Amino acid sequence: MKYVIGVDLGTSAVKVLLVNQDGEVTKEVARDYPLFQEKTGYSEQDPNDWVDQTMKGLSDLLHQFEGNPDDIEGISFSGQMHSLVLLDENKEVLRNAILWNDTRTTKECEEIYDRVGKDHLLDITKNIALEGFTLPKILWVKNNEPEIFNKAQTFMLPKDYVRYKLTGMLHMEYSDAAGTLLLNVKEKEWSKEICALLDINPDICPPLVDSSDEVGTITAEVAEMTGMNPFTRVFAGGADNACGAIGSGILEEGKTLASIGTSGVVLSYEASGDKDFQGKVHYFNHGAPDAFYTMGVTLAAGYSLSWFKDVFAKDIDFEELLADVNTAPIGSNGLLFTPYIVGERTPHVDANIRGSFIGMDASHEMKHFTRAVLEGITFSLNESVEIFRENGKTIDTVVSIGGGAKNENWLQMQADIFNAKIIKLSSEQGPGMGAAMLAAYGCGWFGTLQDCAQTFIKEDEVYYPIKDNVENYKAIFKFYQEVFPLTLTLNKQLMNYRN
Ligand SMILES: Nc1ncnc2c1ncn2[C@@H]1O[C@H](COP(=O)(O)OP(=O)(O)O)[C@@H](O)[C@H]1O
Ligand SMILES: O=C(CO)[C@@H](O)[C@H](O)COP(=O)(O)O
Repeated sequence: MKYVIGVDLGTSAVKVLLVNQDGEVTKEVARDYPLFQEKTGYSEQDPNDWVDQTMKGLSDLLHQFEGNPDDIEGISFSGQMHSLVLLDENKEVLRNAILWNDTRTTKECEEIYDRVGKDHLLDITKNIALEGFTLPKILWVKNNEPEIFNKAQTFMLPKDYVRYKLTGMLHMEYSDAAGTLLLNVKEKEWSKEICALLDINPDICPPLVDSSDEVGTITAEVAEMTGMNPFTRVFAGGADNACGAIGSGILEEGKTLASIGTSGVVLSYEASGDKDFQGKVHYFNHGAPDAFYTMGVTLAAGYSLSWFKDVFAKDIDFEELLADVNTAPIGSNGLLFTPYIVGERTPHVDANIRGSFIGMDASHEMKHFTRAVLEGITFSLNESVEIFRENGKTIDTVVSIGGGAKNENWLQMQADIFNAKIIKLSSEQGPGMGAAMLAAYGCGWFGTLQDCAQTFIKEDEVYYPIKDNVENYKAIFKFYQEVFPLTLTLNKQLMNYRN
C-alpha cells in the first residue's frame, strides 16, 4: 500500500495526516503552538514554532507508522492564510509572523485605498483592503519598523515558509498568493502596478507555482530528523480554505462548505474569475486547476469557543463543556452572543467592534452561555450564507468541517440555522485531507482531483433541518443582526479603554 502525507498548518495547531491509496486516514498527529497577543488587535506566532512542531509531528507520525517509509510517496501542505513572514537575505525570519486575525492595520488599508483606489484594487485583486490580508501587514512593517522592512528580501505565507524549510526551495502558490492583495487573481501574476503605487520592491514577491506542482524533495537533514525517505516528493499545496474545499469535494458549481476552525468560513465554488461580488465576500484562486472560490469569514468562530473555555472553563475539555448544551433551549433562554472578540470581517468589515452577551438573566447557567456562544458563531456564519443566497446561489446542502464539526449538536444547529442539509465527512480534517489529495493527484494516483475525491471523500452523517427549529432560529437571527448596529458606537467609545 502507498501513502501520502497532508500537513495542515492551522492557527491552533499543525495536524499531520497519513492517508493511504484508498483515502483512509491511517494516522493522525496534532501539535499545537502559542499565539502571542501583546496588545488588543495584535496576533502573532513564531514561524520557527510552526517548523519545529511540523518536524516533531512528522517524526511522531513516522514512529507510529509500522510500514516502510519508502511507501510514503508524497507530501503536501495546507496553511492558515494571509499571515506575513518576512525573510532577510539569508532567508532568516526577521520578526514574528503577523497573523490573519491581527487587525492593527486599519491605517494601512486606508493608505492602500488612497494610493491604489478602491475600484482599481477590486479590479486587480478581486478583493477589498481588509486588515487581515498580507499587503496591509507589509505596509505596517514598512511604516512602523523600517529597520526590519529594509532588511526584507522576500515575504512568505505560513505553509510556504514551512515547505521552504523542508525542501530548501522557495515558492508561493496561487491560492495563498490570492490572499495577499498583491496578486492579479484573474491573470495569476503579481501586480507590479500595486507594488509600484505603494513603493514596494516587487522582488520581495516569491516565484509562483500551482497547488499540485512538484517543487522538490525533502532535504537529507529533514529525512534524517523525521525518518522520512529523502526522495519523498513535495507538492506545493494550498491555502487552508482552498484545501478545505478540495478535501470536502467543493470542486464544482453549486457546492458549499462551512468550516469552523479558529476562523469560520462559508465557501462556494466559482468556475470563473470574472464575477462581481463588489468585495462583499472574498474571491480567491482555488487549489483546483483554473478554478476560483468565494467565501465569507467570521474572524473568531472556534476561537470564540476556545476563548470562552479558556476564561470560564479552563479545566474541562470541549466534550465536557458541550455535553449539556442540548438541555438548554433554542435561543439559550433569551441569551445572545456576538462573536466579535477580535473584530469582524463578513458582513461587517470592522476591526473595532467587539463581542457581547445580551440578555443575561439570573437564571442563566453555564450551559446557556455555552449554547449562546455556539449559536452566535453559527448566526455569524449564516450572515455569509445569506449573502450567497441574495446573490442567487442555492444553498441547500453544506459540507461541514473543522474542529466545530466534531460535535453533533453543533452540526444539527448548523442545519437548523442555515436551513440546509449538513454533511459530516468521515474526517473533519478537510484542509489536511485536501493537502493529501494534492499530493495523491501530484503523484499521479488519479487523473483529476475529482477522481481523487470519488475515492478519498467519504460521507459519515447527514443532519437535516428541523422545521420548528428553523422557524425559531429565523426569528432569533433577526435579533442577533440588531446587536451589531446597536453596539457600534458603544464599542468605539470603549476602544479608549482597551490596551
Ligand atoms: N470536540 C469539539 N467540539 C466542538 N468544537 C471543538 C471541539 N474541539 C475543538 N473544537 C473547536 O475547533 C477549533 C479548532 O479547530 P481546527 O479546525 O483545529 O482549527 P485551526 O485549523 O484553526 O487550527 C477550536 O478553536 C474549538 O473551538
Ligand atoms: O483568514 C482566513 C481566511 O481568509 C482564515 O480562514 C485563515 O486562513 C485561518 O484559518 P483557520 O486557522 O481558522 O483554519
